[in-house]
Amino acid sequence: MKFTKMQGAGNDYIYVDCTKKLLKNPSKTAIKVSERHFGIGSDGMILIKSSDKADFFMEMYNADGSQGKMCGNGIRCVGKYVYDNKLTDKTTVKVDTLSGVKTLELKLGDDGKVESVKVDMGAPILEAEKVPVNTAVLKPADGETAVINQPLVVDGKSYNVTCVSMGNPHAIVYLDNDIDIKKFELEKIGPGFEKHEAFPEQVNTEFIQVVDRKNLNMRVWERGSGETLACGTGACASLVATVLNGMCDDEATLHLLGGDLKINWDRENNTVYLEGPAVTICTGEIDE
Ligand SMILES: N[C@H](CCC[C@H](N)C(=O)O)C(=O)O
Repeated sequence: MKFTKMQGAGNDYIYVDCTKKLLKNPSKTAIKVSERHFGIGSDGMILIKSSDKADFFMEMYNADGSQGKMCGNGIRCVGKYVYDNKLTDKTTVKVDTLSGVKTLELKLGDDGKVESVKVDMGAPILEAEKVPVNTAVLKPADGETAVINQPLVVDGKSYNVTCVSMGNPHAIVYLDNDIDIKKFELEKIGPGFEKHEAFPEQVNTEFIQVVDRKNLNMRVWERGSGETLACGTGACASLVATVLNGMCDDEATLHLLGGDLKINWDRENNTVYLEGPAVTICTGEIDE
């Protein structure tokens, strides 16, 4: 199986062109290739497939073999892959996903290859039941339909969470500014959120520090992959959550361990834009 390893703000995936040939067992292959010591090493695997609804279809798997419905860093790299490998000559590319068709604007570097991509990520989903949240466990405030800054006990400690879907579920938690976010023991807290009974489909959890109204620091524990250096859908969900909590403007830069992502929530059209890098690391072959 030929593959290309790529990363978007340090969120790395193994990309496979499946426009001509499908994989036999993609979930099993995703686990194998994601292994950092016995495989290639990645946060998961992304298949690029043909589509009758858009230019391409993106099928995404986390490192544990579970299928994700949308991947913001991954879809930017899909845009780079299809252009740089001449599967398309368009610089506006539509990619279908399990969370609908997304439109990509490809931005070329001096070498004529894709350097960064702006993605129309669509509307945020706020209604608790659609995130989804188990409202018997974690309910919106009286009169609200969204979970905004509500208490949730995780491993015996209470956190205020805000829940947003960008086609996949996110819980956003705010850290005090006196905490060094880089030293925050995410590996001890993330799993408790990921598999919490409040989230029937599990959840991606973002920990946010508000620097000012245009800059947010973020770390993330992803459903199915653990800590990643960046999460595109998570950055979008975090911007939306922070606006809803009155703590940032509609456009801000999310600073992650793997790099920066620019997010804009166009309130008039109720659509979120994600802009960030897309980088090819290497190509190779591996037994499926
Ligand atoms: N772990 C996520 C999928 C990958 C999302 C993330 N890597 C991104 O860039 O959006 C999920 O299971 O919903």
